[in-house]
Amino acid sequence: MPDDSPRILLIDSYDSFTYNLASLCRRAIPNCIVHIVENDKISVDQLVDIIPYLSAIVISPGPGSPANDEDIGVVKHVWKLAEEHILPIFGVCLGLQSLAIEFGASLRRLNAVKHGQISHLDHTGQELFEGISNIEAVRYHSLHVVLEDCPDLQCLAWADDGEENGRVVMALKHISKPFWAVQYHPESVRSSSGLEVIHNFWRLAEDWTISRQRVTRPWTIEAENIVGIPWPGVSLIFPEPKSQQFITRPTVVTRVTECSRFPVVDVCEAIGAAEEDPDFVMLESAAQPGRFTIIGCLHDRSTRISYSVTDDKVALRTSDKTIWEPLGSDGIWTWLARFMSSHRANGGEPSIPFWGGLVGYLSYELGLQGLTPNLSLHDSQVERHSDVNLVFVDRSIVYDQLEGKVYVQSLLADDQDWLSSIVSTLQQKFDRSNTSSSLVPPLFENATVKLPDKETYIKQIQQAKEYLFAGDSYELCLTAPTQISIPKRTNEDKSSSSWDLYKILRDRNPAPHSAYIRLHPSTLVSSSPERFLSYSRTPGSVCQLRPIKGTVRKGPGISRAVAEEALIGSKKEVAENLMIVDLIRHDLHGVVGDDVEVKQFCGVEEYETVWQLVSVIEGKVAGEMSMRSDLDVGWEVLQHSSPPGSMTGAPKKRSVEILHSLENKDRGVYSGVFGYWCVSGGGDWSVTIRSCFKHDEEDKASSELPSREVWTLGAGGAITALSDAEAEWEEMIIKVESVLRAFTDNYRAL
Ligand SMILES: C=C(O[C@@H]1C=C(C(=O)O)C=C[C@H]1O)C(=O)O
Ligand SMILES: NC(=O)CC[C@H](N)C(=O)O
Repeated sequence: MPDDSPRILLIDSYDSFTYNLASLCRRAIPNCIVHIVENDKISVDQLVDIIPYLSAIVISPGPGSPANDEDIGVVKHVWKLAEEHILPIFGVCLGLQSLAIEFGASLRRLNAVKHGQISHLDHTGQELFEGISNIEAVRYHSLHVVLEDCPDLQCLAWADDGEENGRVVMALKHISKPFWAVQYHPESVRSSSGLEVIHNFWRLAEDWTISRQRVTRPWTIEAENIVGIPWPGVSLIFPEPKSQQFITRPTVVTRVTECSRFPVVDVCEAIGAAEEDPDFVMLESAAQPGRFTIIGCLHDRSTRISYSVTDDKVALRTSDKTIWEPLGSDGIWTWLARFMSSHRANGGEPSIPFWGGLVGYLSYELGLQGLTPNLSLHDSQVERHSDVNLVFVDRSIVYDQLEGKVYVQSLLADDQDWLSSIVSTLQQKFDRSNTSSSLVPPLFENATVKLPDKETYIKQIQQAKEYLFAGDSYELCLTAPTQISIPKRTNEDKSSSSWDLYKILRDRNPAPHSAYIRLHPSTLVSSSPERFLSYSRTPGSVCQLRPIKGTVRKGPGISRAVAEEALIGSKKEVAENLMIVDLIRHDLHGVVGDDVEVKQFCGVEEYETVWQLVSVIEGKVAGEMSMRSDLDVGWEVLQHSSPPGSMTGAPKKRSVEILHSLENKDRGVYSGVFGYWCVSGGGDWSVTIRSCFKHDEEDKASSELPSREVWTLGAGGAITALSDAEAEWEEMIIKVESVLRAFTDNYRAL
């Protein structure tokens, strides 16, 4: 970087769009270097110390109000810096509101809040808008400013909200100081001319700098100590443990067989799925657009890895022993990265994504731990179930339904006998069609269902909306647990009720991300439609996220065209989806840097019981870094994007805090992710929705229902300012029913 590269300080108010703004600045301002610092991590004195090194400051959007010191932090002081410290500043949304109120404008709530909605702007064609004709502006705000008796400020753009809000200020400038700001989000993927607006800001900033003959100081280590290294940084590297670098990696040995029909259930039962005792894992593509089905062939030496967020150690368990390893200061994510780095393997079939590796789930609270470490969990008093529950799969079967091929694989040395015996078992299963075990079991008798309390849920929706009206969040994914109890099998009966449940679920609600994960004491049965994150193997890993937002129940008369009208034609549904797309772009940018692209915006996809609105976002690390095979980009993205944005809302941090206080219960396995991380470096994780889970101990502990097993089925939906409480309750129930149909047809709510 040349020494005269402009340095920009981006002050972040804990928004979920900040990295989108940082990336836009990097593209709009030639050679610029962006440092990002949170608004409560730098004092006014430190700000004054750093200013001589900076060319400009950019103020991010954010939750809350600029009138609230805790929400705005140091930002409120930047507008009132002494004359000799002044420098060009560009504010976005909360940033505009802060500028406005510091110079006398009043701050009001919008009558009709605008979250993820697109407005056409009227503007002066000057300053920020020079050379730009039409602007489509994405808005995420509940508050707005009114310029009365504030002669220092001049309005540059408006949105005409008609009867809803009248004319709303969309951009302004200070008449004598180099301060400009916009109320809308130029960094949103659906805003037009974002680059040009920032470019114009930069032109204005440079003009002002020249007219003042302001010069910036060359960067120093002291300056870096205040605001840290520039973004994107190099936090990505998990170096391989030294001792491993020279060790030859194991080679995956694979046997390939063709088969036109793969009897998943029979194959699983042949390797132990039907008995309750042994652990068992399977990730099944039970519906389009899924392609691969992955079956773990576990054995006595398979290593189980579990960890709870209230612990400082990780458990490694095989059938005969458990070892506890202290995590020290590294934390579980780095520990797992090291584990995988020392289990890398070569030589698998390039055309299949899984050669062996970790399979299992990560809870919602594991994601919270990184995002809001100080949040005290609701269930922290009781002994927590594992937040990380994984098994290292070194023998596996992968079925590629597109190519009609089955791959039997082993990472173990000298494992030919096992490979041969499994191949011959499979051959027998392929030859015999329609065995009795592939019949779908009958539904459970006497299933009792405890739905969430409707009144409470409706009240929570109203409370959520109050936060949305106040500007604390733009969208909140509210959820609630349903509990189902079914008769427990006797001790003599070794058959697995959860496997029966899975067989019914895959028949009644087949899904691209179906899964059966029995890692005692916890079992997860899933029919998830939603991929969270997949990453191709290193080097050159590409990360793909596929958020779903927008749901329509299938039924008579609901053709694709009708569903499209109800989804793409709905301002509310598109707004919900857009918000998550922008949030996910931010999450991805935060790890990979600039190279993030929306590949599909709001596509309508068909599932067994619902139509869904789905977007696809991809990102990768650019340049030389991308060629490093020790760079676990996908794992970093998973860590920094958990819990999935479609399960939280935006801005993520404030939204999860609000949800935590509203829901009054930990989500546990629900709302987290399940999937795999392959020994080749690739991975695929789905969102744990349309799923249910149980913990063995709870059956034992439950004195009221000693002979019953209890399943928890979480469900919810995104609450926005436009939400109708009854409709949201209905949507949550539709999602509950998609899984409930595996237990019972006629549930009687308790
Ligand atoms: C919260 C759930 O689903 C999430 C919310 C959706 C929505 O609001 O439309 C859609 C898919 C999921 O991201 C759930 O299934 O429980
Ligand atoms: N996106 C934003 O910065 C929003 C600002 C403020 N919290 C509002 O809702 O109006």
